[in-house]
Amino acid sequence: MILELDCGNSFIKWRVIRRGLPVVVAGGVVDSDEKLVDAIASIPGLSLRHSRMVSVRNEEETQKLALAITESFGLQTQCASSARVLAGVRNGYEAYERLGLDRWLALVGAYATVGRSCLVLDLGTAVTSDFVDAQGEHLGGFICPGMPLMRGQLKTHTRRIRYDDAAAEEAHSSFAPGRSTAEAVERGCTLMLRGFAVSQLELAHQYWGDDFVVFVTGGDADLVKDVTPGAKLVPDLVFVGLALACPLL
Ligand SMILES: Nc1ncnc2c1ncn2[C@@H]1O[C@H](COP(=O)(O)OP(=O)(O)OP(=O)(O)O)[C@@H](O)[C@H]1O
Ligand SMILES: CC(C)(CO)[C@@H](O)C(=O)NCCC(=O)O
Ligand SMILES: [K+]
Repeated sequence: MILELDCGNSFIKWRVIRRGLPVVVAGGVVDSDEKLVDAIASIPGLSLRHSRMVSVRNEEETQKLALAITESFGLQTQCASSARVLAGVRNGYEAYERLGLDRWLALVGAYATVGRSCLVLDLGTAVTSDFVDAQGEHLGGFICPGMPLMRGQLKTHTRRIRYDDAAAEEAHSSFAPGRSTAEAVERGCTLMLRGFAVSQLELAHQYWGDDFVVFVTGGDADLVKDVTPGAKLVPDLVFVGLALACPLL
């Protein structure tokens, strides 16, 4: 079995797959190295043989997590690294090593899946979009704040924007103008994300007409699903790219 880790800015997504089979044996989302180790250790019957990881954290934090995996499970973790070209895709950044590895693996995974022009939207702590054409040229993309950052900035820089998680969740029942702070902020920020998604679709139409595939991933993918009809909702897109970046030796 293979342990796969996607170490984002706020959360660590993990899963265990069977070698050679597209079968997910276990998986989850945690917010610390310790909870990751506990979560994996609590699953009975795992026989981990390999470990691979993509991380957008700094080198020190990434190595600390790899060390925790070695100490707890006796596994060396293969870490994805930047590349100019992978699986038929050419990185569009001038300084290719600066492109976030989560973006890189998601767009490589998307293109490898369909072999056609792709728009990849990833809605996490940050929201990103990336454009890959039918020849596998990455044209670049955009980065903007995601829901957690938009909410956080409003709370940090105002005195009176305060509400609890329960109110936040209830606010998502409609897009009517908010009649409470929670509704006003949650719906306002969601509408910003949806507007961004629509603008990305428009750009893709300008480039490629109707001949492209939209992939949506990340913890907040659901917030844009009804403005991206026909999009492929692929929560584990980064892992598709990770398998290409870190094939088993
Ligand atoms: N099971 C879950 N656990 C944690 N967050 C979740 C979950 N489901 C949805 N979310 C939402 O997903 C968002 C975080 O997205 P995601 O986990 O893709 O990104 P991240 O790891 O924080 O950051 P990055 O963008 O660097 O990957 C949060 O807004 C959170 O509300
Ligand atoms: C944009 C994020 C934070 C999204 O997770 C990540 O891909 C990242 O840290 N990227 C580095 C900057 C860049 O991609 O240009
Ligand atoms: K991500």
